[in-house]
Amino acid sequence: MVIIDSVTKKFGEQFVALQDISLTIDEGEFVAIIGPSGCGKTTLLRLVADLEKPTEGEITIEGHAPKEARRQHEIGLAFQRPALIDSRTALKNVEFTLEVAGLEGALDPKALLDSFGLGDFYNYYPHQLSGGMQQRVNIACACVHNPRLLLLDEPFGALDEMTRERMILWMRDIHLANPRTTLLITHSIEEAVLLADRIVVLSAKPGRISEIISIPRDGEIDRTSPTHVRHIAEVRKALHAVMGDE
Ligand SMILES: Nc1ncnc2c1ncn2[C@@H]1O[C@H](COP(=O)(O)OP(=O)(O)OP(=O)(O)O)[C@@H](O)[C@H]1O
Repeated sequence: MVIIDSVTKKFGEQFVALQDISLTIDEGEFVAIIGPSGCGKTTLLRLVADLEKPTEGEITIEGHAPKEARRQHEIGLAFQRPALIDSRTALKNVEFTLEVAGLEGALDPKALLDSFGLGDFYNYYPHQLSGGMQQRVNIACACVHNPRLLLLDEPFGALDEMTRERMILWMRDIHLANPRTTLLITHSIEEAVLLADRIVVLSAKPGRISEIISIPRDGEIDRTSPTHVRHIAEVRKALHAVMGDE
């Protein structure tokens, strides 16, 4: 469980990037954060990841401060741009992540790559992999130490539309197979609706929680179903509202 309790983040004396954010993410829950550019989405993720410190308020991950959670390998982090080493194969990249964490031998990178549909690509170098495959290896690097919390900052943002669609469905299957607590930053309404149990809509300047929309999971994905279309419309409306369009 992640508890974000009354968190405010200022940059300098004047600029309030996030104001009074309170959010609890349950064990195994998938939460997406969406909002206008500059509303503080990445800052929020960086606070949870211990890459920034809150100015006020507190964050705990499984009862630990982010720094301690990181030390205990409870956090996995993946950004839009895969952070892969070009001179290492897919497998060596994942193994290297374990090495850096001091966990080599403790977990099985091959089994993880297999479960990510990359069993035939262990020995491929990043440049030999498609963009979607590179991002899957990147997310494998984020997951290989079996963190309790996965933080994803626009992981599919740089992919073409068809690859992105496939990756969303892949991510959904991965999450259903192993429901890890996940916080996803995205600009895509559909990505949020297809993946998240709850969607947090942030307003900008300062970033505040404007609305939280629950998306009940009912099994099959059908983009033409009235329920799906209604959820898309609901999130779009919430976004327009924070952008001052209505
Ligand atoms: N280290 C920093 N120093 C000063 N200002 C910062 C810093 N990091 C972020 N900001 C500012 O805080 C605000 C929120 O930035 P952040 O990157 O979190 O927004 P975002 O919602 O993720 O944006 P985008 O959707 O465009 O990626 C922005 O105005 C940004 O310029």
